[in-house]
Order: sequence, then C-alpha cells, then structure tokens
Amino acid sequence: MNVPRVNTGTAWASPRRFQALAIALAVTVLALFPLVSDNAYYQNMAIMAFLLAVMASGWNIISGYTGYISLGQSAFLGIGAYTTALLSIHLGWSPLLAAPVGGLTSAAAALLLGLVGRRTRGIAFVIVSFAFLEFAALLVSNWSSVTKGNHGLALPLPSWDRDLLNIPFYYALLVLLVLTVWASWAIRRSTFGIGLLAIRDDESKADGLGVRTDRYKMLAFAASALPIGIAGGVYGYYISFLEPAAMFDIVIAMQILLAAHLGGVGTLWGPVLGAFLLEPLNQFTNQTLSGPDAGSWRMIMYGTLLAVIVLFLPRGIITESRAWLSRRRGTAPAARAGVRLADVPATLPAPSLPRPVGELPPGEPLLRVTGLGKAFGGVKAVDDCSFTVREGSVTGLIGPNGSGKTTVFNLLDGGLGADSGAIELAGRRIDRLPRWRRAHSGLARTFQATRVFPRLTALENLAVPSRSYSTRGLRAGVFTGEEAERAQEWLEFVGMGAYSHHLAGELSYGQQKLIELAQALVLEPRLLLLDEPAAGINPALVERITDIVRKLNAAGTTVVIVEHNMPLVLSLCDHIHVLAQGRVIASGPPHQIERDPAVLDAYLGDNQAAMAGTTGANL
Ligand SMILES: Nc1ncnc2c1ncn2[C@@H]1O[C@H](COP(=O)(O)OP(=O)(O)OP(=O)(O)O)[C@@H](O)[C@H]1O
Repeated sequence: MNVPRVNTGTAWASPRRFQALAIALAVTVLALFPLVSDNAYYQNMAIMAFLLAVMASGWNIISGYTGYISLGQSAFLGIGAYTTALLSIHLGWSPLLAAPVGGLTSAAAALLLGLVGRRTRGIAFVIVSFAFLEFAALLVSNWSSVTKGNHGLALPLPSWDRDLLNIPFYYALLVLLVLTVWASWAIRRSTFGIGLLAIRDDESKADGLGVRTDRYKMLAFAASALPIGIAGGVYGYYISFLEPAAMFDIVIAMQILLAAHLGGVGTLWGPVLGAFLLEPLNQFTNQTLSGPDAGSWRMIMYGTLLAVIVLFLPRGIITESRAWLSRRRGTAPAARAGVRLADVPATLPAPSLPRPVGELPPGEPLLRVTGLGKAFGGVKAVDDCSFTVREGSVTGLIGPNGSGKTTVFNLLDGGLGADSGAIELAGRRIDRLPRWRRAHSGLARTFQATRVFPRLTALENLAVPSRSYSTRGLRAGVFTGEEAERAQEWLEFVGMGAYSHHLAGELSYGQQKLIELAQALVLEPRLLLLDEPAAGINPALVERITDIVRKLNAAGTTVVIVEHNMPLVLSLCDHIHVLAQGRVIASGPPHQIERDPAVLDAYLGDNQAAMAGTTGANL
C-alpha cells in the first residue's frame, strides 16, 4: 500500500528542488568566500553568523522540536569554551582538537538540565534554564583557582601562518554548521524526531503511546548542547580570551531565541536563516553601542524585536513563506470538508507483532483489577475497586458522572499512580510498570476529550506509537518505510486514509477521534480502552466506530468501553460493570444490568420509575 503524497508541483521547478539548489549554492559561495576575498570584516561577520546559526540550530533540537524553551543554552557555549581552554593550557592540546571534548562536556552538563526537564515544563522550565545559565556563570566566576574567575583566561594564540588569518576558524565553524544542520535533519526525519515532536505537542500522551519520553528528552538535551559546546571551543580560541560575563551572557541566549523565531522555530533552516539575518544587526550594535549600558540597550532592542516577530511573524519566515507559497501554488492538501469517509474495510491490517504478553492460563481473565484505590485530597475517586475483564469480550464500564470511570482508565494505563490495589494484565502485574511499558505490554487507550498531536500530520500521529519505537530506531525515512505503510493501512481502516498529510489539529473533532483510535490500534493492543468513543460525534460516526469495534473484537482484541450512550453500550457489550462512588456496585450481562435496582438507584436515586423509560437514552 502506498502512502499518498502531497503534490509538490512539476519536478523541475518543485520547491524541494529549488530549496536544494539554493542550499548548494549558498554552501558553495560560503566555502569559496575566504579564497576570493581576504576582507577581515566580512570574514568575521560570517564567522559570527556561523556561530549563531550553530547555536540556534542546537537550541532548535530541544526547544523547537521538543518544546522545552531554554534560556540557558548559551551556558553550553561557555562550558565548551572553558573546557577547551583548560585542556589547551594544562595539557597542551590544540584548541581545535580540544573543542569536541568541550562539546562532550557541554552535552554532559546538558544532562543535568535534562534531569530538571524530567519534572518541569512550560514557563517553569524557562526559569530553571535561565537559573542554570546564571549558576554556570557564578560557578566559573568563583572557581578562580581553575578558571581565573573574573580576571579571565587567555588561550594560546593560533599556531598557523599569520597569512591564513581567520580562515581555519571560518572553515571549522562552517563545517560544524553543516554537520549540525545535517544532524538536525536526520533527527527530524527519524522515529526519534517524531517522538520529540510528539513530546512537544503532548508529552503525557506520547508516554502513553509507548514513547520513552525521559530517555528521549535526555538525548535531545545532549544533542542540543553538543554542537554549541564544540562551537564554544572554536569561538573561545577565536577570541583567545574568556571572561565569565561574556561567555555566559543572557544577551547570547536572547540572540539564539531571536534567530530561531525570526527564521522559524522547529523548522530545519529557520534558525540558520534567522542567524544570517540577525548577524548584521549584531555587528551594527557592537559598533554603535558601547559603555557600561550597552548590554542593557541590547537586551531592550532584542526583546522588542522578539515581541515584534512574535506579533507579526509568529511562525517565522520559513513557515510563513511556505504557507504562502503553497496557498499560491495550490499544493496544500485539498480541503475535504464534508467529504464522505471511505467505508471501513472488511478486514484489519495484518498483525505485525507476536502477542506482547504470554498466553493466558485457562480461566484467567485478561484484566484483573483488585482493590484499586485513588484519592485526590479528600475525594476518593476510586475506592477499593475490583473487577475482571474476560479475554475476547467487549466490556462496558458505566456509572454516573464523577463515579470514577476515567480515573480507573488513568490508573490502568499508568497516567496516574494508584494509592492501593493491583492490576494484572494476562496474569502479569502491570501497576508498577512505567506508562510506556504498559503500552508495549498490550494496553492502549483513547481519551474522553480527544488528544491528537495537532502539529503533526495524521500519518506522523500514527508513527508515534510505532512498536519499534526506541532510540535504537533512530533512522531516517520514516515517511517512506514499512512503518509509514502500516500507519497508512490503519488510517485506511478507520476511513481516514485520504487525510494522511493533513495536520491533525486542522481536522474536525470526529476525524480527530478516528485518528486517535487508529493511533491506539497501531500498538496492536490486546486490551483496548475506549473512553466515551461516541461523545460529541454524529450518529453516522457512532455507527462507524461501533463497526470498527466489532471488527476489532472479532479479530481478537478485548475492548473496555466507558460510555454514557446506553443504546450503544447495551448493543455492543457482552458484559457490564457499573461504578458508583469509585467502586463496582453491579456486574453482569446487559439485560441483567438494565434492570438491576442498585444500578437504577445509583443513576436516578429513588426515581426508578423514570429509569424504566430511559434505558434507550444517554445516561
Ligand atoms: N486530577 C484530579 N484532581 C482532582 N480530582 C479529580 C481528578 N480527576 C478526577 N477527579 C475527581 O474524581 C472523581 C471521579 O472523576 P472521573 O473523571 O474519574 O469520573 P467519571 O466517572 O469519568 O465522570 P464522567 O462520566 O463525568 O466523565 C470526580 O469527583 C472528579 O472530580
């Protein structure tokens, strides 16, 4: 099965080809420039532009791809520079050879910041990253026995022929820039990169789909700091004198942010373009602003510029111009509003995995929940809750609003930790397993309020839960490989095959529900938890989802449904558990449950007569 491709125009004039030509031309011009001109001013400007581009591209990996906005990334420039300087001063290493060690030291330091990133997100992380920069500056200032503190540290002067001037620095940083952009491209095209983008859009959801988010983030932090640290080593050698105030400067962090936002955060070339556009301005301010207030004026200027960009060019030059071009050329995926979805195919995509957990002992339920408890402050949302789910069944979990159904799902999939009780899947305790491992143990779920990754395409959404998903799966070509084809098959199974290249955030609520369902199915779960699959969608879509559930069940998937739509529950489920105040008050087949006095009482209090006429309605 082929993944549909977006029309990118005639081959000879396609934007992709135009972009490749422009890049090749720019790299050639930059590579030849020092050979045809010995203008030191422009060479210096290019060196500084390369430096900023490397830093902005590195920043883009953790902040653009992964969504952890860091104000501390310039600390890695300083760490790389100081490591390089100390190695060259004390061990006599050539600074250009010591610079990669500076990069590795920065990557190691980034892991420390990453440890904080395991627990902190959003604005709190921005503040922590800024504190990290300040901490690094203070450490270097005060550790004078090693760093010479505020007196500064002098590096050896270049040993090469004076006629070569700055050419070795120029090429060292140009090569580093090319490598950084290449690494950035390879990451973006890998399953690892898709995982980072998923973390950016919804980290806890990515976790629930089997992405090892902690490990991914740590790797992203290290990958982001490595090139910046190497660049720091080269830059330190270039300026030959290091001072903490200059090397750990918040103004550099601002420039990185500004370059990335100007070009386009999260894009491959945006940070590079932004750096090249910003550098002339940096040079201008260096020449015109001097004196003790120069730093403050620069901050005011960069801050204002950032505000202007965020207001008038929020997605940056690259993304805005791409959107404009595709509107003009009509290459955006065609709007499909109101288009009828394709029928659900008669058969499921062929399974690609062996059963994730062992065969069940005879008589053993697939899911056994025993004495589960969860309290939020004084509210006992789930209280000594016990039930089982038979393999091959479609089991309903119903109950009045606030009875704890969603909390039970959250405890099952590991989104919440239980206060007490045990959960066994196929005879194996899973309640102490991390969330991603539960997803890989055969458990998948959908959410009451649908959660897709809005800035990923439908197909990329389905690449996130790929089973081979691990850092070992770091490779390019996710869009054309076997995984993309399987993802496409699942999209087609739910009727969304024609939408593979649409951004999930631009699809309708019902379509997003189907994408989320397909996403869960890519995991090939043994137990599928559906939280209100029929809520907020039209009857035709309810019928489609019912059809899908029946087909999945016929193929061997066990399903647990939380739903208020009673006709759906009664027609689809072969067994029902009723929750009230966090515990199971009744269990049985649908015909028994709909007449159970305890159930009627839980839903409607004493007004049981009214209930007699409502079994066909939503509860
Ligand atoms: N994160 C939370 N913090 C505090 N209280 C919570 C939290 N999540 C759930 N609760 C409380 O736990 C109880 C059970 O909520 P839950 O969402 O599990 O019920 P539900 O049966 O799924 O309800 P509904 O049918 O309305 O979706 C409610 O009283 C709710 O307010």
